[in-house]
Amino acid sequence: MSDAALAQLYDSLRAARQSFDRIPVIDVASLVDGSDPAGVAKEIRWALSNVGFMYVKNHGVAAETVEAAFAQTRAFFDLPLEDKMKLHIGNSGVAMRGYIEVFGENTDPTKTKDLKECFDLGPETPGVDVPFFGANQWPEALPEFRAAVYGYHEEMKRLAAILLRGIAQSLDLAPDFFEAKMRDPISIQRLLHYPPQTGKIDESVMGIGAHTDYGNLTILAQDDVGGLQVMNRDGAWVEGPPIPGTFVINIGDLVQRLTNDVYLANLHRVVNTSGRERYSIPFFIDADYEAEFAPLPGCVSAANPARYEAVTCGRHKFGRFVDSFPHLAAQHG
Ligand SMILES: O=C(O)CCC(=O)C(=O)O
Ligand SMILES: [Fe+2]
Repeated sequence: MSDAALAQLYDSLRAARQSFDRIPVIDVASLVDGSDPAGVAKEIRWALSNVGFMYVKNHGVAAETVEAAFAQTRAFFDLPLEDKMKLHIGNSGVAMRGYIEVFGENTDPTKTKDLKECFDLGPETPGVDVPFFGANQWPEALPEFRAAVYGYHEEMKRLAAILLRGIAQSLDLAPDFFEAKMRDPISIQRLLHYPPQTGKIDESVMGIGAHTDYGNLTILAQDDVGGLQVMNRDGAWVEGPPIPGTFVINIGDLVQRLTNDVYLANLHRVVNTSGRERYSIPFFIDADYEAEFAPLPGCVSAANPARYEAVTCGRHKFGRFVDSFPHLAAQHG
């Protein structure tokens, strides 16, 4: 497509934006097996320009891989607090790997304290002192943790590469548009535990406060408890209930910037009023630290001038982390 034709397509996607009352479910089998990537790309285009979120099914990740990661996630958060605190993220400098206690990271820091505990890991790059790279911290008490959780991270990287090809195609870009920015990409494998909340619930404390994700793409596995909510165009919170065998996919700020708001990094939050412990496993994948994200020429037109300056992936993302983590704000704020 020519730039002019692309600009027309993108302007029409913006103009046709609809509100939504559910998150679409997309069968990605023919993107995964390569039989009809264009058909899947079309569905992705609707989802990401209107909702910013989609479930994917028939994604090719084995149920056992997901179950093994959940089993280790539960076992980890069941460890005594003292043992978890020995692996605190504060030990790892700018690599930002390890445990974060309840209220230790707040995604909407001006409003909400997050009633969640986390464990973060990422690519094993010991000795590298660039934000988001370095060594992981592993719990000694759980001999199977590392293989299950790191294996899950590797599997998510594989799925993310497939989904990013589909997203590139949905924007009529070369299928390897994102891959070209991902020689050594930032990725974070997070494990989450949300204790249930009782009594009156307001924005001062909830599982995770309203936020957009910071990078390119998030692949979320959730257990059967529920509590994820996504904001629609009318400002109402729409539930993202658990659907067995699916992942919830959403895009982050960098793709919204890249597309000059054609695709949306939507606000979402978690409120766990189920009375049960909730566990979820989000995987975040971005691009190389120095990869630049500026609005695509095709996404800028007379009707829609550029809304964003160019940013590099790593600096944008690190800035958002400094805002959310008290231990980083003290050193880098
Ligand atoms: O746990 C969830 O369902 C969502 C988590 C989330 O939004 C995040 O970690 O960015
Ligand atoms: Fe999120």
